[in-house]
Amino acid sequence: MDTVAAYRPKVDLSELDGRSEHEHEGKRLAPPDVLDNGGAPQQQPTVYLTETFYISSKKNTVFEVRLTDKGLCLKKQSNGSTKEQTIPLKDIIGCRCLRSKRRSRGSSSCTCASISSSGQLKVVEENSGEQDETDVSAYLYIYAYILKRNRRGGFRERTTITLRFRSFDRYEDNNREAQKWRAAIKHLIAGEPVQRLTYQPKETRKMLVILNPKSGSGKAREAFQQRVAPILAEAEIPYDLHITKKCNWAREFVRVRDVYLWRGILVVGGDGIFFEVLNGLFEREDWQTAIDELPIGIIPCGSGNGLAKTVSFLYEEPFETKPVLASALMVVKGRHSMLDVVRVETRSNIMFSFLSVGWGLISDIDIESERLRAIGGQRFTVWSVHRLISLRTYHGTVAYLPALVSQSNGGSLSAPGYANGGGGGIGTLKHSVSYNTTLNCRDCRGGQDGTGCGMGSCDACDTNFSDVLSLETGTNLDAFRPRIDSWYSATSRKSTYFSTVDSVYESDKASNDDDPTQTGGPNGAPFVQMYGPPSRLPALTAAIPDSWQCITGDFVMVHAAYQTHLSTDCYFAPQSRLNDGIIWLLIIRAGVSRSQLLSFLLGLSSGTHIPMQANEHIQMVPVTAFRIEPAGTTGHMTVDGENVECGPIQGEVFPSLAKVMVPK
Ligand SMILES: Nc1ncnc2c1ncn2[C@@H]1O[C@H](COP(=O)(O)OP(=O)(O)OP(=O)(O)O)[C@@H](O)[C@H]1O
Repeated sequence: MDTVAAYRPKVDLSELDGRSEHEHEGKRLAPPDVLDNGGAPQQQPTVYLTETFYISSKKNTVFEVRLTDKGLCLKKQSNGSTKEQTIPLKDIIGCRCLRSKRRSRGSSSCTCASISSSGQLKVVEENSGEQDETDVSAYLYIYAYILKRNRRGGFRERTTITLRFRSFDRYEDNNREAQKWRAAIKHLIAGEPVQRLTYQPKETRKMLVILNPKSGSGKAREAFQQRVAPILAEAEIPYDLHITKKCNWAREFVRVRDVYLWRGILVVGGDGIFFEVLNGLFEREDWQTAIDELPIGIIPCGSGNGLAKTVSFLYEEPFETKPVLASALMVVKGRHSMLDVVRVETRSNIMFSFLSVGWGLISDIDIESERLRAIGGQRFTVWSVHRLISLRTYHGTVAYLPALVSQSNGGSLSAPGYANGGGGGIGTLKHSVSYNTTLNCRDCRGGQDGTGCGMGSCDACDTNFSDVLSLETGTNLDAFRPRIDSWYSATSRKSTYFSTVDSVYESDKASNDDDPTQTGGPNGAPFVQMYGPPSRLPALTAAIPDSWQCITGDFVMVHAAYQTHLSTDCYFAPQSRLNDGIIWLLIIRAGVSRSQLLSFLLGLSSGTHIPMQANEHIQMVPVTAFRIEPAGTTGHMTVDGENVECGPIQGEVFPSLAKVMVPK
C-alpha cells in the first residue's frame, strides 16, 4: 500500500506558494529574490523549484531535481555515488502536463504510455479517452534538444524528461504540483519572471506557415510534417499551414491577407520563397507595420538555403547534419534579429533583397544549373566546373559607395539612416483554410489516427524507453519501468505524426476563393505597387555620383552579398552580420588566371576565396550602395538567386529594416 504521506516532497515549494520556507537537501535556501539581489555567494543559480523523485525499478536511486535560472538540474544519488547534470534552459523548448488514461480495446485514442505500479499498460493523454481513476499521478513531459559538441561542430539530441507527480492521493493535488513546474519552466524559457502559478502565453496568435512543395528536391512537405510540426507542437506553437500553388503565390498571399492575425511567418522552402514573402510585405501600403510586426523564419528545404545557413552559422547552431531540425529549433524560441534589407532597382522593377545581387560567373552557375535541380545542392559544383572550363567575361561599369567600416566591432559601420513611409489599413480575403496543431498528446504524434506514440511501450510505436528519462515522486516501490541508465541518450523518434498538410492542400486546391491571385487589378491581372522605404540614390538613368568609386572594363563577375553564406556550401562574406549595414561587393576582373579562379571557387566553401595578398583581379569591398551597368544583355543577373533582366541595376542597404527569427 502506498504511504503517500511518508513520501511527500521533502522540499517546500513555497516560493511559488507565497509561503516563506525554502529548503533544499536539508538546508534552508534564501528565497529567489534574495539570491537575485546578489545575496548568494559564488553566483549560485537561483533555485525556483526543487523536488525529490524516485526510480521504481531501482530501489536505492533518488533524484533531486532542481529548476534554476540555468536549467533543469538532475542530481542522481545511487548507492552512495552522486552524479549531476544540468539540462540548460536554452535547450528546453517546451513542456506539458498529462494525465493517465485507461486504454480500451479498439480505442483510437492511443497516445503515449507507461507501465503503472500495478503493471497494467496505461496511456497518458490530454484530451480524449477514459480517465484512469486508479492512477492519481500527474505527468510532466519536458522536451529538450541537448547540444552535443563534436569535431564537426556538433548536433542536437532529443530528450524527453518525464516527471511523475504522485505525492498526494488526489489527482488534482498532484496536477497542481506538476502545473507549478510547467508554469515555471514556461516562464523561464520565455525569458519572463517566474511569478505565477499558471502559465498563460503572452502571444496567442498562430504562426503563418507558407510551404513551397516545389523547393529543392521537392521534399518540403515531408520535412515539415515529420520534422517541424512535432517541434512546433512540443513548443505549443499553433500554426496555419498554406501550401503555395505556383510562382508568386506566397508573395500575393502576404500582400493581400490580414497578416496581423499571425505572430510571424515561417517559410518552408528556399531563399526564393523567403524573397517572395519579404517582397509581398513591401507591396503592402502598411508595409512598415507589417515588416515591423512580423518576423520571418525559414526552414531550409531549397537547394541553396543561404539565409538559413547564415543564421545558424552566426548563432553557432549545428546545421549540416540536420538543417531542418536546427532551423525548427531556432524558430520556436520566439526570438528575432533585425535584418538588413537592400532596395534593388532595375530598369523595370523595384525589389527588396536579403541575400545578394550578382552578375556574371556565380549568377550564371546559379541559373544555368537549374536544369540539374534534381540532384539538389550538387548542381552548383557540377556547373562551376563546367563554367570554369568555358569562362566568359562581360564588359560594363561597376560603381560603389564605400562603407565606413569600424574596426572595433568587427565590421559594423555608420550607415545613413533612411526615413520610412507611413502605414494604413489593408483589405482581407474572405476565405481561409487553416488547421490548429493542438495535439491530444505531443508524445503520440500519431494520436489522431492511432498510429503510434513514441513513448516506448505503446504498441503502435517502435521506439523504446531509451528516448526518455522518466522520474516519479512518491514511493519508489512500484514497477514504473524507464530505462534510466540511458540518461540523456535520446535520439530522434520514428513516430508517425498526424498530418494536416493533405487536408489543407486539398482544401486550398478546391477553393478559388483562397487563391489570392484571383483578386487584384482589372481583368483579373494583379495590380501591384511596390512600397517600402524610398530610395536615396540618384535615378538609375542619372550619372554616377562623383563621390562613388567607379570601374569600367571587363569582368568575370560582380557579386554583392549581405549574408555570410549564399548557400549552405558558399561561405561568401565571412565578415558579414545580419544587421551590420554593409554590402560586401566582390569584383573579379577579366585577366584573372584560371588557377586563381579555381582557388577562388575551391575556397568558397571555407571562406578562404579572397586572396590574402592584394590582388588586382579579385577584390572584396564593403559598400553601402552599388550600381552595375552591363554593356550588353548577355549573361545572368540575379537577385537572391532569382533571375532578373540583365541591364543596369543598383542597390542600397537599409540597415535593420526587417526581422528574421533566430535562436536567441
Ligand atoms: N507551388 C509552386 N510551384 C512552382 N513554383 C513555385 C511554387 N511555389 C513557389 N514557387 C517558386 O519556386 C521558386 C524556388 O523556390 P525556393 O526558393 O523555395 O526553392 P529553391 O530555389 O530550390 O531554393 P533556393 O532559393 O534556396 O535555391 C521560387 O522562386 C517560387 O516563386
